[in-house]
Amino acid sequence: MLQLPESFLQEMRELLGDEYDAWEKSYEHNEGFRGLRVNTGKLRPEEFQALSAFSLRAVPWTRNGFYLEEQAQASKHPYYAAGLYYLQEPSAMTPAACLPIKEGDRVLDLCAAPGGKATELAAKLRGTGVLVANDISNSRAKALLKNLELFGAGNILVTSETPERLLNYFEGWFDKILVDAPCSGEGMFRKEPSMVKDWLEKGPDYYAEIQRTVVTAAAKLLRPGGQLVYSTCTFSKHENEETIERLIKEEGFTLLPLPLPEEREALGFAPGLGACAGAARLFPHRLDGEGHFVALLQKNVCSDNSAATLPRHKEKADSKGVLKKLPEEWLDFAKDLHVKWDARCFRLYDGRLYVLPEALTGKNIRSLRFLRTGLYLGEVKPKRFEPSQALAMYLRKEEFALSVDLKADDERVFRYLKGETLDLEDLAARGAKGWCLVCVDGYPLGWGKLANGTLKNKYYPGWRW
Ligand SMILES: C[S@@+](CC[C@H](N)C(=O)[O-])C[C@H]1O[C@@H](n2cnc3c(N)ncnc32)[C@H](O)[C@@H]1O
Repeated sequence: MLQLPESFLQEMRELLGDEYDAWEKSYEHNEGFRGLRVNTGKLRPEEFQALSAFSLRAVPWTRNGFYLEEQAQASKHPYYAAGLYYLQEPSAMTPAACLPIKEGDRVLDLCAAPGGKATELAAKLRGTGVLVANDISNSRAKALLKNLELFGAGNILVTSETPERLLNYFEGWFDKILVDAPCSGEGMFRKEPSMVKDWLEKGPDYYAEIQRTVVTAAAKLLRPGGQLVYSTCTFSKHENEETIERLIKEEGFTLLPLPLPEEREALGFAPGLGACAGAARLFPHRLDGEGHFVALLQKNVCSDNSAATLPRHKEKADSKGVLKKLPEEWLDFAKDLHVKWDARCFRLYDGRLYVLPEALTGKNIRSLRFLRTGLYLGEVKPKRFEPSQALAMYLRKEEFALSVDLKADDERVFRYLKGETLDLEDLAARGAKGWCLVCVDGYPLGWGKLANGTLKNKYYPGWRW
C-alpha cells in the first residue's frame, strides 16, 4: 500500500470505525478509475456511445459520465479535439451534477480551473444565461479558458480574481454558485500520491482557513434564495462539515437534499457527519471513484430585505467597445453564418470582436482581471474578418455555409490537427472556396480556407497536436 502519514491514518480510523480495513484495502487498487464525461451541449450521451469506439460503462450517479474501461488514448482522439467530452475522475463528476441549473441562470464557478466542473455547468446552461468561471491562478485560468472554448461555450466570462474583488462587481448577483474549494486533497492520495507531500507541509488547517474566506465571499455573491454547491476532494471534517456549518450559522444558509438518484446509499454514497447528513461523502471502498465531499445549500431569503442581502451599489454600464454599426468585414463574413445575435451584445476591443452574454451588457467589468468576455468571434483586419477558434467550436456544422466532414479514422484529421495543408478534392464541392468549417463526423474542429480542393490550415496554432 501507498505510504500514508500515520496522523492521517489515525484520523481515518476514527472517522471510519468498522469500515477502516475495507477503506485501507481499496488502496491496493492503486490507479483509481478513469472517466469521461460527455459534452451534452454538443450531443446526447447515447449519441456519443453510438459514435465512439471506446468501451464505456455508465457512472450511475450522473446522466453523462462513463468509466473508460481500456487504456484508450482518449486525450489524443479527434473527438476530444471536437470538444465531445472531458476526461474526469468519476467522483469529481458529482458536484456539477448536483447544482440544479436552469436555463437562463447566472452561474458562478468560483474556483474553476482547469474547468472539470465549469465545462459541465456550461453544458447544462445550453448557451443561455451566463457562466462566470474564476480562478485565482492566472496560469490555471488559461487552461480553464481553453477547456471552456473547446466545449463550445460562448456565454462566459473567465476571470482570475480573488473572491473578495468579485464582490465589488457581483454582490448578490448569482442564482447558482459552485465552490469546488482548494483542499488538502486527502481523497486523491490513491490517484495522485504526490499530494501527500503537500498535505504534510500544509494540511487541513491551512486549507480550512482559505475555505472559510472563499465561502464567506461566495455567500455574499449569491442572491437570496440562490443555491450553492460546496465540494472538496478531502475527508477532513474540519474542511467539510465545519465549513458548511459556518455557512448555515453565520451566513443564513439551509442545507438541501442532494439531487442524487434515490438509491444513493446503494450506490455507495455516505451521509455527511452530524447535522450535515444531507451532504454526501464519497469513499473509494464504497464506490468506484476517489474520495469527495459534496453539499447543496440555499441562501435564506430575509423577510426584512436587509442591506446585507442586496447589492451594494448601482452601476453604470461600460460603453467601451459598444458599436453603433457592425464592421463591414464582419457583416461580409456573417453572410455565411446561420446564427443571429442581439446587436446590443456585440463589442469591439482593439480590433477583436465579441458577443457578450446579455446579462453582462449592463455591467461595468473592464477593471476586472479577465481572460475572456463572452464569445470571441474573431479579428477585424483591413478588408477581411478572421474567425476565431472559439467561434468554430461554438458552431454546429449546419450553422456555417461551407464545411468539410472527415471521418475519425481519416488520416487527414490528424494532419489537420497538426496544422498541415490538406488535399480535399474528394470531399469539397467543385468550385467551393473561402472559409470552411472542418469537421470530424459532423462536429467542428476548426477553420480552414478552401481553394481548388486544397485546404489552407487555419487550426489555432496554440492548440495544434
Ligand atoms: C479543487 S481545484 C478546482 C478544480 C476545478 N473546479 C475543476 O473541476 O477542474 C481548486 C482551485 O481553487 C483555486 N484557488 C485557490 N485559492 C483560491 C481562491 N482564494 N479563490 C479562487 N480560487 C482559488 C486553485 O487555483 C485551484 O485551481
